[in-house]
Amino acid sequence: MIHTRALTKDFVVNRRTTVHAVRGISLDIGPGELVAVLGPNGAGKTTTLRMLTTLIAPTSGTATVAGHDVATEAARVRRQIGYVGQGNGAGHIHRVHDELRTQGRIYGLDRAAATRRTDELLEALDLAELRDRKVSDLSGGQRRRLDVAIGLVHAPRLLFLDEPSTGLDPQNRANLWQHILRMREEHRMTIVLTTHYLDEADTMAERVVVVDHGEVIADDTAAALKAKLAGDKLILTGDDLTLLAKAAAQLPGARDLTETSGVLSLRVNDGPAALPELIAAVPGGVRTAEIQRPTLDDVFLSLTGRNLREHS
Ligand SMILES: Nc1ncnc2c1ncn2[C@@H]1O[C@H](COP(=O)(O)OP(=O)(O)OP(=O)(O)O)[C@@H](O)[C@H]1O
Repeated sequence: MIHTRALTKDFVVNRRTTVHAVRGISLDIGPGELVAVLGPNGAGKTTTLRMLTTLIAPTSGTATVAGHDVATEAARVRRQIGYVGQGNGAGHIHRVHDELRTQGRIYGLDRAAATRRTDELLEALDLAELRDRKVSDLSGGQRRRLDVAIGLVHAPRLLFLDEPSTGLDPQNRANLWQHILRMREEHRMTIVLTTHYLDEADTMAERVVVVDHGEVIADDTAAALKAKLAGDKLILTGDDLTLLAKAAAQLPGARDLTETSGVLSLRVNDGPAALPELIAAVPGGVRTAEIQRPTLDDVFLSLTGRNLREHS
């Protein structure tokens, strides 16, 4: 569905400054995948999406989206995709149903089809009761649902969502996701989204592409990334920490061993398997034990040495 090879984007700011926003991204995304592109501010997520949606031209490299080249067949690409950008694309003074119908007409639907599609989407995204409201009067969550409806008006096979839930409270985020997942199932859509909500990437996406400084630095399922790159954290106390540390260091994948104020902590590949092994190695040596499962932030930290903080 999406194939990019060495895709780059440079922004020439002035004669002396060029921003290398995307530095050679190669990605393959298959039909039906739900992929989250995760990365800190300025990592190049939006720029990548804007290239894939033909809003800006790549500086070098190639990208085909839904079988068409973004540089030479932009119109064909656009016909196949939906794009929900970061801002609100929807106009302010229009009524909700007018806005959707107008967007449908822009995408080439005839009057009857645009009306039918509008009704379907209003129903599907829980906006039917708001059909006569002005767009400017909608709440943040309702507005974001309308944005998604607009992205879906021409029934695209591929949907790009740029930070779909930024600024929404947890309840509205959950609600928006419920709608997105249902639409995905009904239409077998491929979805590519950017987010800096770690938990969102973790729980919603089947695949996480981590981008930093314009490059892909990891690409796998959240579970595999966490197991491979972060590991579980063991936090232990015992009467003889030196002895405990020695035994703990022998556990599979033991690393980052630290001892502070009577507490030993380390990372291992598999906490639930390692703990009984440690207890057997030092009988009576473990007084308390806690296993912390890793987050995608731990993955990012292990890859870059920096934290990927959540923006809320
Ligand atoms: N039109 C532009 N002109 C100059 N620099 C730009 C332009 N658009 C983006 N950039 C720069 O390119 C880099 C990547 O920006 P981009 O918006 O793709 O990041 P992002 O990962 O989407 O960040 P965020 O999470 O904050 O949205 C940043 O340094 C940004 O300042």
